[in-house]
Amino acid sequence: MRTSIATVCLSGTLTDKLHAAAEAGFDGVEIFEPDLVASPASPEEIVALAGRLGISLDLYQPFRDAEGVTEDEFETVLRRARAKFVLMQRLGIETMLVCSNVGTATIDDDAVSADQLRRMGEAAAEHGVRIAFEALAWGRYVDDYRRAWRIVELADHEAVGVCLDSFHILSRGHDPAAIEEIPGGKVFFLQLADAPALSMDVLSWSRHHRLFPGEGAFDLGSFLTHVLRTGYDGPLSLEVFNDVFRQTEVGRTARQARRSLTWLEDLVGSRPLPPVAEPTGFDFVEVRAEDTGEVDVLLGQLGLTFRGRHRSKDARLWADGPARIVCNEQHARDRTPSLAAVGFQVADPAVSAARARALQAPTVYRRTLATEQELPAFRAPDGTEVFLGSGSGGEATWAPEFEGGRTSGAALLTGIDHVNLAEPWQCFDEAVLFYSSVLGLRVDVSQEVPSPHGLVRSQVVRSASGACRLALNVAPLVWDASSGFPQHVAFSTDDVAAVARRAVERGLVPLAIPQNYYDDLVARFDLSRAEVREMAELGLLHDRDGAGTFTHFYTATVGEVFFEVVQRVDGYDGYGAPNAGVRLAAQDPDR
Ligand SMILES: O=C(O)c1ccc(O)c(O)c1
Ligand SMILES: [Mg+2]
Repeated sequence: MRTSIATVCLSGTLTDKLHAAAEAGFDGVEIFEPDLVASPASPEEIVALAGRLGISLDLYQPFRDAEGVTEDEFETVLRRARAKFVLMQRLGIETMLVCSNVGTATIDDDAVSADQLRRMGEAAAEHGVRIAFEALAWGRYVDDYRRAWRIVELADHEAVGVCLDSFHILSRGHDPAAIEEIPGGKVFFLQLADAPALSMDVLSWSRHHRLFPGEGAFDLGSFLTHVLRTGYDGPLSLEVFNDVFRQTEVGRTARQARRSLTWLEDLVGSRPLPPVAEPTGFDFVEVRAEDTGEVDVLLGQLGLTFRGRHRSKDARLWADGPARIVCNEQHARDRTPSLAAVGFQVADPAVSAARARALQAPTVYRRTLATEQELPAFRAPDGTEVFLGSGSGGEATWAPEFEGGRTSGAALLTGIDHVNLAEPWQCFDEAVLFYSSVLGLRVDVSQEVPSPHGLVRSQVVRSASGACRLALNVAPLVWDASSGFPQHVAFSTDDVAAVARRAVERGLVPLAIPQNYYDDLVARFDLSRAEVREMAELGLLHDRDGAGTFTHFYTATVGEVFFEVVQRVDGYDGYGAPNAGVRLAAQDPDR
Protein backbone atom coordinates (compact mmCIF):
# COMPACT_ATOMS: atom_id res chain seq x y z
CA MET A 1 0.00 0.00 0.00
CA ARG A 2 1.08 3.60 -0.42
CA THR A 3 2.57 5.25 2.64
CA SER A 4 2.35 8.82 3.81
CA ILE A 5 3.34 10.91 6.81
CA ALA A 6 1.95 14.15 8.21
CA THR A 7 4.54 16.90 8.31
CA VAL A 8 3.55 17.58 11.94
CA CYS A 9 5.33 14.33 12.93
CA LEU A 10 8.74 15.72 12.04
CA SER A 11 11.12 18.46 13.16
CA GLY A 12 12.56 21.18 10.97
CA THR A 13 11.17 23.35 8.21
CA LEU A 14 8.62 22.18 5.69
CA THR A 15 11.34 21.56 3.11
CA ASP A 16 13.45 19.58 5.66
CA LYS A 17 10.41 17.44 6.32
CA LEU A 18 9.74 16.73 2.65
CA HIS A 19 13.37 15.71 2.12
CA ALA A 20 13.35 13.43 5.18
CA ALA A 21 10.02 11.79 4.24
CA ALA A 22 11.28 11.06 0.72
CA GLU A 23 14.64 9.74 1.91
CA ALA A 24 12.95 7.41 4.40
CA GLY A 25 10.92 5.93 1.56
CA PHE A 26 7.47 7.44 2.07
CA ASP A 27 5.33 7.81 -1.05
CA GLY A 28 3.68 11.01 0.11
CA VAL A 29 3.00 13.53 2.88
CA GLU A 30 0.09 15.25 4.55
CA ILE A 31 0.74 18.99 4.58
CA PHE A 32 0.00 20.29 8.07
CA GLU A 33 -1.23 23.83 7.53
CA PRO A 34 0.93 25.63 10.13
CA ASP A 35 4.03 24.15 8.43
CA LEU A 36 2.98 25.67 5.11
CA VAL A 37 1.96 29.02 6.58
CA ALA A 38 5.35 29.34 8.29
CA SER A 39 7.29 28.31 5.20
CA PRO A 40 9.02 30.84 2.95
CA ALA A 41 8.51 28.44 0.03
CA SER A 42 5.58 29.22 -2.26
CA PRO A 43 3.01 26.51 -2.98
CA GLU A 44 4.48 26.20 -6.47
CA GLU A 45 7.97 25.69 -5.04
CA ILE A 46 6.60 23.01 -2.67
CA VAL A 47 4.98 21.23 -5.61
CA ALA A 48 8.23 21.42 -7.58
CA LEU A 49 10.25 20.08 -4.64
CA ALA A 50 7.82 17.20 -4.06
CA GLY A 51 8.05 16.40 -7.76
CA ARG A 52 11.86 16.32 -7.65
CA LEU A 53 11.75 14.12 -4.54
CA GLY A 54 9.20 11.81 -6.11
CA ILE A 55 6.60 12.15 -3.37
CA SER A 56 2.95 13.13 -3.59
CA LEU A 57 1.04 15.69 -1.53
CA ASP A 58 -1.80 13.55 -0.22
CA LEU A 59 -3.76 15.72 2.21
CA TYR A 60 -4.13 19.31 3.33
CA GLN A 61 -5.00 19.62 7.01
CA PRO A 62 -6.62 20.63 9.25
CA PHE A 63 -9.65 22.80 8.51
CA ARG A 64 -11.26 23.58 11.86
CA ASP A 65 -14.69 24.51 13.23
CA ALA A 66 -16.70 24.07 10.04
CA GLU A 67 -20.05 22.54 10.98
CA GLY A 68 -22.77 22.75 13.63
CA VAL A 69 -22.64 26.54 13.41
CA THR A 70 -25.25 29.28 12.83
CA GLU A 71 -25.92 30.32 9.25
CA ASP A 72 -24.10 33.63 9.89
CA GLU A 73 -21.03 31.74 11.03
CA PHE A 74 -21.30 29.31 8.15
CA GLU A 75 -20.88 32.17 5.64
CA THR A 76 -17.47 32.82 7.14
CA VAL A 77 -16.70 29.09 7.07
CA LEU A 78 -17.49 28.91 3.36
CA ARG A 79 -15.35 31.96 2.61
CA ARG A 80 -12.43 30.41 4.52
CA ALA A 81 -12.97 27.05 2.83
CA ARG A 82 -13.03 28.53 -0.69
CA ALA A 83 -9.68 30.22 -0.04
CA LYS A 84 -8.24 26.87 1.02
CA PHE A 85 -9.68 25.10 -2.03
CA VAL A 86 -7.88 27.61 -4.26
CA LEU A 87 -4.67 26.95 -2.30
CA MET A 88 -5.17 23.20 -2.71
CA GLN A 89 -5.47 23.66 -6.46
CA ARG A 90 -2.11 25.45 -6.40
CA LEU A 91 -0.68 22.56 -4.37
CA GLY A 92 -2.35 19.93 -6.51
CA ILE A 93 -3.85 18.36 -3.36
CA GLU A 94 -7.16 16.59 -3.80
CA THR A 95 -8.32 16.06 -0.21
CA MET A 96 -8.74 18.44 2.74
CA LEU A 97 -9.25 17.17 6.26
CA VAL A 98 -12.14 18.85 8.11
CA CYS A 99 -12.09 18.13 11.86
CA SER A 100 -15.25 18.09 13.90
CA ASN A 101 -16.00 21.41 15.53
CA VAL A 102 -14.38 21.98 18.93
CA GLY A 103 -14.88 25.73 19.27
CA THR A 104 -17.76 27.45 17.50
CA ALA A 105 -20.43 24.74 17.29
CA THR A 106 -23.72 25.69 18.94
CA ILE A 107 -26.09 23.31 17.15
CA ASP A 108 -26.09 19.66 18.15
CA ASP A 109 -27.97 18.29 15.16
CA ASP A 110 -26.80 15.76 12.54
CA ALA A 111 -29.06 17.32 9.90
CA VAL A 112 -27.49 20.76 10.36
CA SER A 113 -23.92 19.43 10.28
CA ALA A 114 -24.73 17.28 7.25
CA ASP A 115 -26.29 20.19 5.37
CA GLN A 116 -23.29 22.39 6.04
CA LEU A 117 -20.81 19.69 5.01
CA ARG A 118 -22.83 19.10 1.84
CA ARG A 119 -22.58 22.78 0.93
CA MET A 120 -18.83 22.70 1.66
CA GLY A 121 -18.66 19.62 -0.56
CA GLU A 122 -20.41 21.49 -3.38
CA ALA A 123 -17.88 24.31 -3.09
CA ALA A 124 -15.03 21.79 -2.98
CA ALA A 125 -16.32 20.03 -6.10
CA GLU A 126 -16.35 23.36 -7.95
CA HIS A 127 -12.59 23.43 -7.35
CA GLY A 128 -12.12 19.78 -8.21
CA VAL A 129 -11.28 18.82 -4.60
CA ARG A 130 -13.02 16.97 -1.76
CA ILE A 131 -13.33 17.01 2.04
CA ALA A 132 -12.73 14.25 4.59
CA PHE A 133 -14.62 14.71 7.88
CA GLU A 134 -12.79 13.52 11.00
CA ALA A 135 -14.37 13.15 14.46
CA LEU A 136 -11.86 14.51 16.97
CA ALA A 137 -11.98 12.64 20.29
CA TRP A 138 -12.73 15.98 21.99
CA GLY A 139 -15.17 17.38 19.38
CA ARG A 140 -17.87 19.64 20.85
CA TYR A 141 -20.71 17.42 19.61
CA VAL A 142 -19.14 15.05 17.08
CA ASP A 143 -16.54 12.98 18.95
CA ASP A 144 -17.23 9.50 17.58
CA TYR A 145 -16.40 8.21 14.07
CA ARG A 146 -19.78 6.49 13.89
CA ARG A 147 -21.53 9.83 14.24
CA ALA A 148 -19.16 11.44 11.71
CA TRP A 149 -20.07 8.67 9.26
CA ARG A 150 -23.83 9.18 9.88
CA ILE A 151 -23.39 12.88 9.09
CA VAL A 152 -21.38 12.15 5.94
CA GLU A 153 -24.04 9.64 4.85
CA LEU A 154 -26.74 12.27 5.40
CA ALA A 155 -24.70 14.90 3.53
CA ASP A 156 -24.80 12.51 0.59
CA HIS A 157 -22.34 14.32 -1.65
CA GLU A 158 -19.59 12.76 -3.74
CA ALA A 159 -17.04 15.27 -2.48
CA VAL A 160 -17.78 14.51 1.20
CA GLY A 161 -16.29 11.46 2.94
CA VAL A 162 -14.73 10.52 6.27
CA CYS A 163 -11.18 10.54 7.57
CA LEU A 164 -10.50 7.77 10.08
CA ASP A 165 -7.82 8.44 12.68
CA SER A 166 -6.92 5.50 14.92
CA PHE A 167 -6.06 7.77 17.83
CA HIS A 168 -9.50 9.36 18.12
CA ILE A 169 -11.23 6.00 17.88
CA LEU A 170 -9.01 3.86 20.11
CA SER A 171 -8.30 6.54 22.75
CA ARG A 172 -12.01 6.73 23.47
CA GLY A 173 -12.37 2.96 23.53
CA HIS A 174 -14.81 3.06 20.60
CA ASP A 175 -15.25 -0.31 18.89
CA PRO A 176 -13.52 -0.09 15.50
CA ALA A 177 -15.57 -2.99 14.11
CA ALA A 178 -18.27 -0.62 12.80
CA ILE A 179 -15.70 0.83 10.39
CA GLU A 180 -16.61 -2.13 8.18
CA GLU A 181 -20.07 -0.60 7.70
CA ILE A 182 -18.52 2.33 5.81
CA PRO A 183 -18.04 1.73 2.07
CA GLY A 184 -14.30 1.92 1.27
CA GLY A 185 -14.92 4.59 -1.33
CA LYS A 186 -16.30 6.86 1.40
CA VAL A 187 -13.15 6.52 3.53
CA PHE A 188 -11.28 9.41 1.95
CA PHE A 189 -8.27 9.17 4.24
CA LEU A 190 -6.71 7.04 6.98
CA GLN A 191 -4.46 8.36 9.72
CA LEU A 192 -2.57 5.96 11.95
CA ALA A 193 -1.13 6.65 15.38
CA ASP A 194 -0.36 4.53 18.39
CA ALA A 195 -0.21 5.82 21.96
CA PRO A 196 0.90 4.65 25.39
CA ALA A 197 -1.83 3.71 27.88
CA LEU A 198 -2.16 6.88 29.96
CA SER A 199 -4.99 8.16 32.09
CA MET A 200 -5.25 11.78 31.08
CA ASP A 201 -7.57 13.99 29.03
CA VAL A 202 -7.66 12.94 25.37
CA LEU A 203 -6.59 16.32 23.98
CA SER A 204 -3.30 16.42 25.92
CA TRP A 205 -2.76 12.72 25.27
CA SER A 206 -3.22 13.30 21.54
CA ARG A 207 -1.17 16.47 21.20
CA HIS A 208 1.90 15.31 23.15
CA HIS A 209 2.07 11.54 23.47
CA ARG A 210 1.09 9.88 20.22
CA LEU A 211 3.53 7.24 18.98
CA PHE A 212 4.24 5.43 15.75
CA PRO A 213 2.47 2.07 15.29
CA GLY A 214 4.09 -0.65 17.38
CA GLU A 215 5.48 1.76 19.98
CA GLY A 216 2.39 2.05 22.16
CA ALA A 217 -0.53 0.12 23.58
CA PHE A 218 -3.17 0.35 20.82
CA ASP A 219 -4.19 -2.69 18.79
CA LEU A 220 -3.41 -1.21 15.39
CA GLY A 221 -3.35 -4.59 13.66
CA SER A 222 -7.04 -5.22 14.20
CA PHE A 223 -7.86 -1.53 13.60
CA LEU A 224 -6.19 -1.58 10.19
CA THR A 225 -7.74 -4.92 9.35
CA HIS A 226 -11.21 -3.38 9.82
CA VAL A 227 -10.27 -0.47 7.57
CA LEU A 228 -8.84 -2.69 4.83
CA ARG A 229 -12.02 -4.80 4.84
CA THR A 230 -13.95 -1.72 3.65
CA GLY A 231 -11.87 -1.79 0.46
CA TYR A 232 -10.04 1.44 1.39
CA ASP A 233 -7.13 1.81 -1.01
CA GLY A 234 -5.72 5.22 -0.08
CA PRO A 235 -2.42 5.67 1.74
CA LEU A 236 -1.53 4.42 5.18
CA SER A 237 -0.64 7.76 6.69
CA LEU A 238 1.04 8.49 10.00
CA GLU A 239 -0.16 11.41 12.07
CA VAL A 240 1.81 11.50 15.28
CA PHE A 241 1.95 14.54 17.52
CA ASN A 242 4.86 13.83 19.88
CA ASP A 243 7.00 16.21 21.90
CA VAL A 244 10.19 14.18 21.40
CA PHE A 245 9.85 13.58 17.66
CA ARG A 246 9.18 17.27 17.07
CA GLN A 247 12.62 18.18 18.40
CA THR A 248 14.88 15.30 17.41
CA GLU A 249 16.80 14.61 14.22
CA VAL A 250 14.34 14.60 11.34
CA GLY A 251 15.93 11.87 9.22
CA ARG A 252 16.09 9.49 12.11
CA THR A 253 12.44 10.07 13.04
CA ALA A 254 11.34 9.61 9.44
CA ARG A 255 13.17 6.28 9.18
CA GLN A 256 11.67 5.17 12.49
CA ALA A 257 8.21 6.14 11.19
CA ARG A 258 8.66 4.26 7.96
CA ARG A 259 9.83 1.17 9.87
CA SER A 260 6.63 1.28 11.94
CA LEU A 261 4.55 0.94 8.75
CA THR A 262 6.74 -1.92 7.51
CA TRP A 263 6.03 -3.65 10.81
CA LEU A 264 2.29 -2.92 10.58
CA GLU A 265 1.95 -4.09 6.97
CA ASP A 266 3.54 -7.37 8.03
CA LEU A 267 1.22 -7.63 11.02
CA VAL A 268 -1.93 -7.36 8.89
CA GLY A 269 -0.47 -9.62 6.21
CA SER A 270 -0.51 -7.08 3.40
CA ARG A 271 3.30 -7.21 2.96
CA PRO A 272 4.81 -10.10 4.89
CA LEU A 273 8.36 -9.94 6.26
CA PRO A 274 10.56 -12.91 7.06
CA PRO A 275 8.88 -14.40 10.15
CA VAL A 276 9.74 -13.19 13.62
CA ALA A 277 11.30 -15.74 15.95
CA GLU A 278 11.41 -14.97 19.62
CA PRO A 279 14.88 -15.52 21.07
CA THR A 280 15.13 -18.66 23.18
CA GLY A 281 17.89 -17.34 25.41
CA PHE A 282 20.84 -15.02 25.81
CA ASP A 283 23.91 -16.15 23.86
CA PHE A 284 26.28 -13.72 25.60
CA VAL A 285 26.73 -10.18 26.77
CA GLU A 286 29.78 -8.26 25.68
CA VAL A 287 31.50 -5.70 27.85
CA ARG A 288 34.22 -3.36 26.63
CA ALA A 289 36.93 -3.96 29.19
CA GLU A 290 40.71 -4.08 29.27
CA ASP A 291 42.56 -7.23 30.24
CA THR A 292 42.67 -8.19 33.93
CA GLY A 293 40.79 -5.12 35.01
CA GLU A 294 38.11 -4.70 37.61
CA VAL A 295 35.52 -6.45 35.46
CA ASP A 296 37.51 -9.71 35.56
CA VAL A 297 37.80 -9.43 39.32
CA LEU A 298 34.03 -9.01 39.70
CA LEU A 299 33.23 -11.87 37.33
CA GLY A 300 35.61 -14.18 39.19
CA GLN A 301 34.04 -13.25 42.53
CA LEU A 302 30.57 -13.98 41.16
CA GLY A 303 31.71 -17.47 40.16
CA LEU A 304 32.37 -17.15 36.44
CA THR A 305 35.47 -18.90 35.15
CA PHE A 306 38.03 -17.50 32.71
CA ARG A 307 37.50 -19.69 29.65
CA GLY A 308 40.24 -18.27 27.49
CA ARG A 309 41.23 -15.69 24.92
CA HIS A 310 39.82 -15.55 21.43
CA ARG A 311 42.03 -17.13 18.75
CA SER A 312 42.22 -14.00 16.63
CA LYS A 313 40.48 -11.16 18.44
CA ASP A 314 41.32 -9.14 21.51
CA ALA A 315 38.58 -10.69 23.57
CA ARG A 316 38.23 -12.93 26.63
CA LEU A 317 35.41 -15.24 27.61
CA TRP A 318 34.15 -15.66 31.16
CA ALA A 319 31.39 -18.18 31.80
CA ASP A 320 29.53 -20.19 34.37
CA GLY A 321 27.25 -22.66 32.63
CA PRO A 322 25.08 -20.68 30.20
CA ALA A 323 26.06 -17.32 31.74
CA ARG A 324 28.61 -15.96 29.25
CA ILE A 325 30.38 -12.59 29.30
CA VAL A 326 32.76 -11.63 26.54
CA CYS A 327 35.22 -8.90 27.51
CA ASN A 328 36.20 -7.06 24.36
CA GLU A 329 39.47 -5.17 24.56
CA GLN A 330 39.11 -3.38 21.26
CA HIS A 331 38.15 0.25 21.87
CA ALA A 332 38.51 -0.45 25.60
CA ARG A 333 41.75 1.49 26.12
CA ASP A 334 41.37 4.87 27.74
CA ARG A 335 37.74 4.35 28.50
CA THR A 336 35.91 2.88 31.42
CA PRO A 337 34.17 -0.49 31.09
CA SER A 338 30.78 -0.33 29.40
CA LEU A 339 28.23 -2.65 27.88
CA ALA A 340 28.76 -3.12 24.14
CA ALA A 341 26.61 -5.93 22.80
CA VAL A 342 23.94 -8.47 23.61
CA GLY A 343 23.82 -11.81 21.82
CA PHE A 344 20.52 -13.67 21.48
CA GLN A 345 19.97 -17.31 20.63
CA VAL A 346 17.39 -17.67 17.87
CA ALA A 347 16.06 -20.65 15.94
CA ASP A 348 17.47 -19.49 12.63
CA PRO A 349 19.85 -16.52 12.66
CA ALA A 350 19.65 -16.13 8.86
CA VAL A 351 15.87 -15.69 8.93
CA SER A 352 16.00 -13.32 11.90
CA ALA A 353 18.73 -11.33 10.15
CA ALA A 354 16.66 -11.11 6.97
CA ARG A 355 13.78 -9.73 9.02
CA ALA A 356 16.07 -7.20 10.70
CA ARG A 357 17.33 -6.05 7.30
CA ALA A 358 13.77 -5.77 5.97
CA LEU A 359 13.06 -3.52 8.94
CA GLN A 360 16.09 -1.43 7.94
CA ALA A 361 18.08 -2.21 11.07
CA PRO A 362 21.66 -1.00 10.46
CA THR A 363 24.12 -3.87 10.03
CA VAL A 364 27.18 -4.19 12.27
CA TYR A 365 30.31 -5.56 10.64
CA ARG A 366 33.02 -7.28 12.61
CA ARG A 367 36.22 -8.76 11.36
CA THR A 368 35.77 -12.53 11.19
CA LEU A 369 38.31 -15.06 9.97
CA ALA A 370 37.25 -17.84 7.61
CA THR A 371 37.49 -20.48 10.31
CA GLU A 372 35.30 -18.53 12.70
CA GLN A 373 31.58 -18.28 13.10
CA GLU A 374 30.07 -15.12 11.76
CA LEU A 375 27.09 -14.00 13.77
CA PRO A 376 24.78 -11.53 12.04
CA ALA A 377 24.61 -8.29 14.01
CA PHE A 378 22.61 -5.06 14.01
CA ARG A 379 22.85 -1.78 15.83
CA ALA A 380 19.87 -1.02 18.06
CA PRO A 381 18.73 2.62 18.26
CA ASP A 382 20.37 2.93 21.69
CA GLY A 383 23.74 1.92 20.21
CA THR A 384 23.76 -1.63 21.61
CA GLU A 385 25.01 -4.17 19.09
CA VAL A 386 22.57 -7.07 18.82
CA PHE A 387 24.04 -10.42 17.73
CA LEU A 388 22.03 -13.40 16.53
CA GLY A 389 23.43 -16.82 17.39
CA SER A 390 22.16 -20.33 16.82
CA GLY A 391 23.23 -22.08 20.03
CA SER A 392 20.82 -23.01 22.74
CA GLY A 393 20.94 -22.99 26.52
CA GLY A 394 24.30 -24.26 27.75
CA GLU A 395 25.79 -24.29 24.26
CA ALA A 396 27.42 -21.42 22.42
CA THR A 397 28.53 -22.46 18.96
CA TRP A 398 31.40 -19.96 18.96
CA ALA A 399 32.77 -20.77 22.43
CA PRO A 400 35.50 -23.16 21.10
CA GLU A 401 37.14 -20.14 19.44
CA PHE A 402 38.28 -19.13 22.94
CA GLU A 403 41.40 -21.00 24.04
CA GLY A 404 43.72 -21.38 26.98
CA GLY A 405 41.24 -20.89 29.78
CA ARG A 406 40.08 -23.12 32.58
CA THR A 407 37.10 -25.44 32.57
CA SER A 408 34.54 -24.45 35.14
CA GLY A 409 33.42 -26.63 38.02
CA ALA A 410 29.84 -27.08 39.18
CA ALA A 411 27.85 -24.10 37.95
CA LEU A 412 26.00 -22.00 40.51
CA LEU A 413 24.76 -19.51 37.96
CA THR A 414 21.99 -20.78 35.69
CA GLY A 415 22.18 -18.12 33.00
CA ILE A 416 21.51 -14.47 32.27
CA ASP A 417 18.16 -13.41 33.72
CA HIS A 418 17.95 -9.93 32.23
CA VAL A 419 20.00 -7.08 30.84
CA ASN A 420 19.36 -3.44 31.74
CA LEU A 421 20.11 -0.99 28.94
CA ALA A 422 20.30 2.78 29.20
CA GLU A 423 18.18 4.56 26.62
CA PRO A 424 19.01 8.11 25.60
CA TRP A 425 15.68 9.98 25.93
CA GLN A 426 15.44 10.59 22.21
CA CYS A 427 15.83 6.87 21.36
CA PHE A 428 13.41 5.28 23.75
CA ASP A 429 10.30 4.80 21.56
CA GLU A 430 12.39 3.76 18.59
CA ALA A 431 14.16 1.19 20.77
CA VAL A 432 10.84 -0.31 21.88
CA LEU A 433 9.83 -0.68 18.23
CA PHE A 434 13.25 -2.16 17.35
CA TYR A 435 13.29 -4.84 20.04
CA SER A 436 9.65 -5.78 19.47
CA SER A 437 9.63 -5.75 15.67
CA VAL A 438 13.08 -7.25 15.03
CA LEU A 439 13.29 -9.73 17.91
CA GLY A 440 9.62 -10.27 18.68
CA LEU A 441 10.06 -9.23 22.31
CA ARG A 442 6.80 -8.22 23.97
CA VAL A 443 6.28 -4.89 25.63
CA ASP A 444 5.76 -5.66 29.31
CA VAL A 445 5.63 -3.61 32.50
CA SER A 446 6.63 0.02 32.52
CA GLN A 447 7.63 1.63 35.77
CA GLU A 448 8.97 4.89 37.09
CA VAL A 449 11.71 4.43 39.63
CA PRO A 450 12.83 7.29 41.87
CA SER A 451 16.53 8.15 41.89
CA PRO A 452 18.17 11.04 43.76
CA HIS A 453 18.32 12.98 40.47
CA GLY A 454 14.90 12.31 39.02
CA LEU A 455 12.61 9.52 37.90
CA VAL A 456 14.03 6.69 35.80
CA ARG A 457 11.53 5.37 33.32
CA SER A 458 11.93 1.63 32.98
CA GLN A 459 10.22 -0.42 30.29
CA VAL A 460 10.63 -4.18 30.16
CA VAL A 461 10.55 -6.00 26.82
CA ARG A 462 10.70 -9.79 27.05
CA SER A 463 10.10 -13.06 25.32
CA ALA A 464 6.87 -14.84 26.23
CA SER A 465 8.80 -17.62 27.94
CA GLY A 466 10.77 -15.12 30.02
CA ALA A 467 14.06 -16.53 28.70
CA CYS A 468 15.07 -13.12 27.36
CA ARG A 469 14.24 -9.97 29.25
CA LEU A 470 15.55 -6.47 28.64
CA ALA A 471 14.81 -3.48 30.85
CA LEU A 472 15.06 -0.26 28.83
CA ASN A 473 15.81 2.65 31.13
CA VAL A 474 15.56 6.34 30.35
CA ALA A 475 17.93 8.08 32.71
CA PRO A 476 17.45 11.55 34.16
CA LEU A 477 19.66 14.02 32.29
CA VAL A 478 22.11 14.49 35.17
CA TRP A 479 23.39 10.93 34.81
CA ASP A 480 24.29 11.49 31.20
CA ALA A 481 26.09 14.69 32.09
CA SER A 482 28.26 13.26 34.88
CA SER A 483 28.95 9.76 33.63
CA GLY A 484 26.96 7.39 31.50
CA PHE A 485 23.97 5.85 33.20
CA PRO A 486 25.27 2.46 34.28
CA GLN A 487 23.94 -0.61 32.48
CA HIS A 488 23.93 -4.06 33.99
CA VAL A 489 23.71 -7.78 33.51
CA ALA A 490 21.66 -9.83 35.97
CA PHE A 491 22.70 -13.47 36.34
CA SER A 492 20.18 -16.06 37.52
CA THR A 493 20.80 -18.66 40.18
CA ASP A 494 18.90 -21.14 42.32
CA ASP A 495 20.84 -20.15 45.44
CA VAL A 496 21.55 -16.45 45.62
CA ALA A 497 22.73 -16.60 49.24
CA ALA A 498 25.38 -19.18 48.30
CA VAL A 499 26.56 -17.07 45.35
CA ALA A 500 26.69 -13.97 47.55
CA ARG A 501 28.53 -15.75 50.38
CA ARG A 502 31.12 -17.18 48.00
CA ALA A 503 31.55 -13.79 46.36
CA VAL A 504 32.09 -12.07 49.71
CA GLU A 505 34.64 -14.74 50.67
CA ARG A 506 36.43 -13.93 47.41
CA GLY A 507 36.55 -10.28 48.36
CA LEU A 508 33.40 -8.82 46.77
CA VAL A 509 32.04 -5.75 48.50
CA PRO A 510 28.34 -5.80 47.64
CA LEU A 511 26.55 -2.54 46.95
CA ALA A 512 25.91 -0.96 50.37
CA ILE A 513 22.21 -1.10 51.28
CA PRO A 514 21.06 1.08 54.21
CA GLN A 515 19.71 -0.42 57.45
CA ASN A 516 16.45 1.50 56.91
CA TYR A 517 15.77 -0.77 53.95
CA TYR A 518 16.07 -3.86 56.13
CA ASP A 519 13.88 -2.38 58.87
CA ASP A 520 11.27 -1.80 56.17
CA LEU A 521 11.62 -5.41 54.94
CA VAL A 522 10.75 -6.66 58.42
CA ALA A 523 7.56 -4.59 58.31
CA ARG A 524 6.62 -5.52 54.75
CA PHE A 525 7.16 -9.25 54.82
CA ASP A 526 7.03 -10.39 58.42
CA LEU A 527 10.60 -11.69 58.16
CA SER A 528 12.50 -12.51 61.35
CA ARG A 529 15.29 -10.20 62.52
CA ALA A 530 17.75 -13.08 62.08
CA GLU A 531 16.74 -13.67 58.45
CA VAL A 532 17.03 -10.01 57.67
CA ARG A 533 20.39 -9.74 59.44
CA GLU A 534 21.81 -12.38 57.11
CA MET A 535 20.41 -10.52 54.10
CA ALA A 536 22.00 -7.30 55.32
CA GLU A 537 25.40 -8.98 55.75
CA LEU A 538 25.33 -10.15 52.14
CA GLY A 539 23.70 -7.02 50.69
CA LEU A 540 20.65 -9.04 49.60
CA LEU A 541 17.40 -7.34 48.63
CA HIS A 542 14.03 -9.03 48.60
CA ASP A 543 10.59 -8.72 47.00
CA ARG A 544 7.45 -10.81 46.59
CA ASP A 545 4.54 -11.09 44.19
CA GLY A 546 1.73 -13.43 45.15
CA ALA A 547 3.40 -16.69 46.12
CA GLY A 548 6.66 -15.83 44.37
CA THR A 549 9.78 -14.38 45.92
CA PHE A 550 12.75 -12.56 44.45
CA THR A 551 16.08 -12.21 46.23
CA HIS A 552 19.01 -10.43 44.63
CA PHE A 553 22.20 -8.42 45.16
CA TYR A 554 24.29 -5.95 43.19
CA THR A 555 28.02 -5.44 42.75
CA ALA A 556 29.61 -2.02 42.81
CA THR A 557 29.75 -0.21 39.49
CA VAL A 558 32.97 -0.27 37.46
CA GLY A 559 32.96 2.37 34.78
CA GLU A 560 29.47 2.16 33.35
CA VAL A 561 28.63 -1.46 34.20
CA PHE A 562 27.70 -3.48 37.22
CA PHE A 563 26.31 -6.95 37.81
CA GLU A 564 23.36 -8.37 39.69
CA VAL A 565 22.55 -11.92 40.76
CA VAL A 566 18.89 -12.85 41.12
CA GLN A 567 16.94 -15.81 42.40
CA ARG A 568 13.32 -16.21 41.36
CA VAL A 569 11.22 -18.62 43.42
CA ASP A 570 7.72 -19.90 42.71
CA GLY A 571 7.05 -17.93 39.57
CA TYR A 572 8.08 -14.43 40.67
CA ASP A 573 7.90 -12.55 37.38
CA GLY A 574 9.05 -9.00 38.16
CA TYR A 575 12.41 -7.30 38.65
CA GLY A 576 12.32 -6.14 42.26
CA ALA A 577 10.87 -2.75 41.34
CA PRO A 578 10.39 -1.63 44.97
CA ASN A 579 14.14 -2.14 45.46
CA ALA A 580 15.28 -0.29 42.37
CA GLY A 581 15.03 3.12 44.02
CA VAL A 582 17.17 1.90 46.93
CA ARG A 583 19.73 0.63 44.45
CA LEU A 584 19.79 3.91 42.49
CA ALA A 585 20.28 5.91 45.69
CA ALA A 586 23.12 3.60 46.70
CA GLN A 587 24.73 4.11 43.26
CA ASP A 588 24.40 7.90 43.33
CA PRO A 589 27.60 9.21 41.68
CA ASP A 590 27.52 12.20 44.06
CA ARG A 591 27.78 10.04 47.16
O1 LIG B 1 -5.05 18.03 17.53
C1 LIG B 1 -5.64 18.48 16.54
O2 LIG B 1 -6.14 19.59 16.52
C2 LIG B 1 -5.77 17.63 15.34
C3 LIG B 1 -5.76 18.18 14.08
C4 LIG B 1 -5.88 17.36 12.96
C5 LIG B 1 -6.01 16.01 13.11
O3 LIG B 1 -6.11 15.15 12.08
C6 LIG B 1 -6.01 15.45 14.38
O4 LIG B 1 -6.15 14.13 14.50
C7 LIG B 1 -5.91 16.25 15.48
MG1 LIG C 1 -6.12 13.09 12.68
